[in-house]
Amino acid sequence: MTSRNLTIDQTLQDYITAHSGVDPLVAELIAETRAATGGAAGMQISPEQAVFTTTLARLLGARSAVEVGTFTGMSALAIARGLPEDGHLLCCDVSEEWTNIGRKYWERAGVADRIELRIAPAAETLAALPADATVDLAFIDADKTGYPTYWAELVPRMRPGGVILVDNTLWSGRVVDPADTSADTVAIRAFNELVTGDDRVESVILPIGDGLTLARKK
Ligand SMILES: C[S@@+](CC[C@H](N)C(=O)[O-])C[C@H]1O[C@@H](n2cnc3c(N)ncnc32)[C@H](O)[C@@H]1O
Repeated sequence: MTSRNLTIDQTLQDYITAHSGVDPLVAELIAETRAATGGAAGMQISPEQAVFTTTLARLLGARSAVEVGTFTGMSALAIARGLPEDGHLLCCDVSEEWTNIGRKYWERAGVADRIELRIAPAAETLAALPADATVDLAFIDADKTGYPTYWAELVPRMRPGGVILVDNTLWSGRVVDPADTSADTVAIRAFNELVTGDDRVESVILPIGDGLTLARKK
């Protein structure tokens, strides 16, 4: 198949970010994350992924959301901003230190009361959720080898028409490098096959950020 996607160099990337409605609070969170976490800051979703996620939450009319992998709170901020005042976002992470950075920004954005953070392995938190299919929007962005478990817990809990977003599904392009057999790359490849073969959803990999899978529950 002929490619109809652009190769995004840094200049074009900067242009995209500059034209994607990224606000100063997000820019501040990015700067604080870089200062406080160093190289780990690369784990943050991209600013335009954040804007996309907020918009998607609004388009879905989402009231109930679940996030797996919160880090310093950027994707949680994006989801919560797309929820109504009485909406609820359950965030799963294992780091108090990193998520404490995010809490300040959730407060400043006026969305902290929509966010419930559970510090525990996400597999445990998800398994303990009610089994009913009521989640409107989910976001998976934690340890890559855990993705199949998070998927298995979340798909049955999504309402029909609900959407699961999954970050890093292109893994800097390493998914198509046969020489890369690292555990994370192998896990992402297997996860992408799992999603493609799952008849409960319709899905697409969007080449935004590090690759963002959008899967809609049928
Ligand atoms: C890629 S970062 C998430 C980035 C975040 N979505 C953002 O927008 O900044 C991955 C996060 O997953 C968390 N994590 C790793 N293993 C986990 C597990 N088993 N359960 C819950 N969280 C986990 C890490 O502590 C880290 O904060």
